[in-house]
Amino acid sequence: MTATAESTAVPDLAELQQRAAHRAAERAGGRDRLRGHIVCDGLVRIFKTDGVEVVALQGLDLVIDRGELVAIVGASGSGKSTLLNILSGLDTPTAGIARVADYDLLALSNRRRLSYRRGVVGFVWQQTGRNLLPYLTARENVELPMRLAGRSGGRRARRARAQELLEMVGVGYCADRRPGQLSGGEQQRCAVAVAVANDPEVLFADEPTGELDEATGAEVFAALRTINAELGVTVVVVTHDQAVATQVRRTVAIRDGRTSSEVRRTARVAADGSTELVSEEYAVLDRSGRMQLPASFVDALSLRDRVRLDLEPDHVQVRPGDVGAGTERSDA
Ligand SMILES: Nc1ncnc2c1ncn2[C@@H]1O[C@H](COP(=O)(O)OP(=O)(O)OP(=O)(O)O)[C@@H](O)[C@H]1O
Repeated sequence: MTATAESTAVPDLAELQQRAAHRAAERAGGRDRLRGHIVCDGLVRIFKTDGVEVVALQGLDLVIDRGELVAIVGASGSGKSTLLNILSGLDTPTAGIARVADYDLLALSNRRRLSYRRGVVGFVWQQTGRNLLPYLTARENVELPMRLAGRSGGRRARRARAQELLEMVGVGYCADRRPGQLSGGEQQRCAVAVAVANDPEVLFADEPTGELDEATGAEVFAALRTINAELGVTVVVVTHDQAVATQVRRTVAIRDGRTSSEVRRTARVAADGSTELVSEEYAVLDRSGRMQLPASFVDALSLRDRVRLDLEPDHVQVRPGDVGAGTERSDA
């Protein structure tokens, strides 16, 4: 290329910015990747107490599409509550992108935060006492948020909707009972109805089955699946319980403040024509190409400090760094 051709080809700043944005979007997996209903990108939350910094979220990436039902699982201290507090508008991240339904959670004015918390998101908490008022019946509990929001249609319409929602989550028969007269599972299903009374776009549930046995917990998940399917609400369940993967189509695991792996369950038609659900586990690759190897892989090959990587036509090999080629290896 000649000097003249070079000088005429120099792009202006706007074009450079456009190209950079295009490349960043491509690196992130295409423009649509940052267009989810819930988007976290390089999300960081640092807590400072007595001069000590704790990095609770260290560049977490997560995209959840509108209408998905996703479980986020992680051990104690992995950053689940920190993430949920940010997504529910209770806490503000230190850096990165956190967006829900086009609300930028890093730059919310107090007024927008209030409208976000009142109108865009609904919550189900682990402690049943936090979800329901003890002196109201189940139906009155569901009617209350509608009354507070000044939902139009009058008392009769609110009552009918409350009954309909309770039926939808399978506890219509509890409508006239107070929380004290309900089992833990029934209370949590009522809590789901309360949380969606004002048509939120997203429902967050924090360990909603934490105080329940397995069978009752499964009923609460069934209620969440029904709400997700019938009302199209995006549902995000946060839990430490790995077994939850059997209850949802997509499970995202968090480790050390980052998304580390995902399990997706898909329906497949077996050889005999029956439909079976198949679980597949994926490691999550962040925008910079970083990923976490599953702890079991690291243990199995005693991987430490550094590993050897080799690019093959259709996969990447990961081998212990201290041995030569041809020894036992794991493929990533
Ligand atoms: N307000 C805070 N001040 C200081 N450190 C905090 C604060 N909140 C959380 N942390 C720290 O951040 C990290 C992540 O905590 P977080 O509560 O999000 O984890 P978690 O996965 O929800 O755990 P658990 O299941 O036990 O609730 C932990 O190391 C925790 O000690």
